[in-house]
Amino acid sequence: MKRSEINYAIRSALTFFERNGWTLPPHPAWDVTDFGLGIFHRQGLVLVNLAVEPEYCEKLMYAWRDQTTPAHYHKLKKEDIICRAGELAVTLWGEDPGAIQQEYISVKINGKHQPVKNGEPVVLKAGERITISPLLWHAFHPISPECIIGEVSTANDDMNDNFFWNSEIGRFPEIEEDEPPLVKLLSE
Ligand SMILES: O=C[C@@H](O)[C@@H](O)[C@H](O)CO
Repeated sequence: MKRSEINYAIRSALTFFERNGWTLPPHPAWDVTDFGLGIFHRQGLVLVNLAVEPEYCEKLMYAWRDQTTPAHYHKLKKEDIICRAGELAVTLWGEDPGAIQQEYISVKINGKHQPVKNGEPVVLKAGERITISPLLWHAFHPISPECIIGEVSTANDDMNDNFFWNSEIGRFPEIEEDEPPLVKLLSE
């Protein structure tokens, strides 16, 4: 992806974070990705790693309407995905998204187990959260113009613990330098 797209996404995230009262720590750890697909507005995500410890991790994320984080699962990480501002559609699959077998799966939403239609989006409003256990396939995209998404999890390992359904995906972007960087990303 182009450096100008990364800079624009970071500026947009900063403005929306500020408008919603989210103050970033000094020297934020930015992670902006198009998942290696080169269609950032369709498939992409802006992340800030707020806390990264061997036992736990907290992230703050930002995306535009319909900008999707594609279907993936983690073998080790358990995470809560939290809608912090805007509205977020989260789709869950109990098994390979290309070979759905069961109609409903049981998922914890706002701390309570609920039946959820396998492969169909659940809409989270600001303040709501969904708990994603290891091996549960998930994808998400905002349905509001902009969205702040929180993540609180067990240990995070983006190099080795993201398994995407689309085998063409790479977790970190290739960057084309078409303007000076606003910040250094954590993948650099
Ligand atoms: O579901 C999203 C999260 O697990 C992110 O933290 C991850 O980096 C996406 O690849």
